[in-house]
Amino acid sequence: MTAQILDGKATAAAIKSELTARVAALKARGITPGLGTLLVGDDPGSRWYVNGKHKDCAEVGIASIQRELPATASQEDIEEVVRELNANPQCTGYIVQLPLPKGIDTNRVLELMDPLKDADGLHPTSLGRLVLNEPGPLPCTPYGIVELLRHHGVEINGAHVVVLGRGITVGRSIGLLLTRKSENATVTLCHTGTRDLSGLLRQADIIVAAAGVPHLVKPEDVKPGAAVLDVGVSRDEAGKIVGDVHPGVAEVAAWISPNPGGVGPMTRAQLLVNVVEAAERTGSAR
Ligand SMILES: Nc1nc2c(c(=O)[nH]1)N[C@@H](CN(C=O)c1ccc(C(=O)N[C@@H](CCC(=O)O)C(=O)O)cc1)CN2
Repeated sequence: MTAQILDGKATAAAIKSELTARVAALKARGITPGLGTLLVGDDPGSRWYVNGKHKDCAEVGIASIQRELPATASQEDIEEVVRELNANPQCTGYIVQLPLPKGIDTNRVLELMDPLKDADGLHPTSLGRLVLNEPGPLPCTPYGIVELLRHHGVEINGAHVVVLGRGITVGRSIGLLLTRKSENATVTLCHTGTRDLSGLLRQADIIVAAAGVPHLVKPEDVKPGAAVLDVGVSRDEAGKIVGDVHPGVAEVAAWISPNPGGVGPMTRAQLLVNVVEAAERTGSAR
């Protein structure tokens, strides 16, 4: 292995340590940030992610509000909890864990959320603010990727970033972040309809692989010296994570994010950043 590691665990720990001081400062002003979560169904992965979010909150001093519904919950059941969280003064920001069960209109649920309490940056208002370059919560995984690269001194300015996947939590929004003047990258978004994927990947200074296809990015697809971020979470028969990036890529790339231990912990840390920033914005408006 020749690539250097983009260490998400250590970077997330540094972010959390800084947030602990900011939460203490908010509390001294009488503001207690509180993260709400809504988990629908019994997917073990989603439950693990939600539990992790509350563990992180406890670590930095953010209060937790946990709501759960069975997999059989109706659209109306879910919307009722969303309305409750919108009205709950203890909940300063919240997330609806995705994906929601089949048959649920996810967009309608996201649209019903109070945009001032959107901790995930996935509300249409938050995404619109990102397009308009106005302050607001940023989608956690894209935000985490940018911070992970910055933390390790990987040049984003002027880089050609090739993104694999057009899902709501990563692919569709990361280009909006990376093409802001402050990041100044050029972004190519690839998906299952893209022709000559290998040719495009070989042009990339930075690859963000979020397609959910095991080992899709092979060593021969990567330009020597590139940075490669693996967001894919598939599982083998033993339940072990298999990312979108072939292990051999570590011999070609200059930087690689481990999986686990790369982008995942950064997603969690940036959620906390969104919660704290929202509480700080509310506090300064008082
Ligand atoms: N409402 C949301 N739903 C989902 C999001 C999101 O940002 N908002 N992203 C993913 C899941 N996710 C957070 O919710 C998430 C994924 C992975 C990790 C993580 O830390 N992973 C570990 C490995 C864990 C394992 O072994 O399974 C790692 O990479 O080290 C945290 C959060 C979809 N849904």
